[in-house]
Parts: sequence; C-alpha cells; structure tokens
Amino acid sequence: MDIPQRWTKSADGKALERRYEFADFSEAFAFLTRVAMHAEKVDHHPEFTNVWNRVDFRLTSHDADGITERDLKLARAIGKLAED
Ligand SMILES: C[C@H](O)[C@H](O)[C@H]1CNC2=NC(N)=NC(=O)C2=N1
Repeated sequence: MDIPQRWTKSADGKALERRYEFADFSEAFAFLTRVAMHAEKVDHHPEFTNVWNRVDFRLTSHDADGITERDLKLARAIGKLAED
C-alpha cells in the first residue's frame, strides 16, 4: 500500500493519520469546509478533530474496518485542498 506523503498509518493499522496547522481558526475551518464538501461528493468521510488552528485527520473505511483505496484517494484530495 502506497501511503501518501506526510501521512502515517495508525498504531492499529486501520487508518491514515495526519495533522495540519493553519494561521488561525478561520483558516482551519475554511479548510474543513472544503474537505466536508469533497467528502460529501465522494461519499467517503474523514474523522477529524479541530482545536483552534489545528486539524487532525484519521481516514479509515468503516465498512471495511481498515484502510482502502477510498482512504488513499481522500488523503490525496485533502492534501490538494490544503493548498487552496
Ligand atoms: C451510506 C453511506 O454511503 C456510507 O455510510 C458511507 C459514507 N461515508 C463513509 N466514510 C467512511 N470513512 N467509511 C465508510 O464506510 C463510509 N460509508
């Protein structure tokens, strides 16, 4: 499995994880909004935690109880959305 740059596999091996940090809450939440719209479009949703300017993602396929191609694709899409 080719894990996208800057993402790591969770300790339980069931998810891809990554932290993003932004200038402030507004930047972080605008990014999360972009991710949410994309997730709806592809019907594959991230788990995330937001604390002020920080966003932590955990990507896993609930229906497979592990990492699938959908998670790899979502990780790459999130990386692009962070550059907007
Ligand atoms: C009914 C709906 O299509 C499913 O629940 C989708 C929605 N988004 C999802 N997101 C994730 N991460 N895993 C899933 O298995 C999943 N299933």
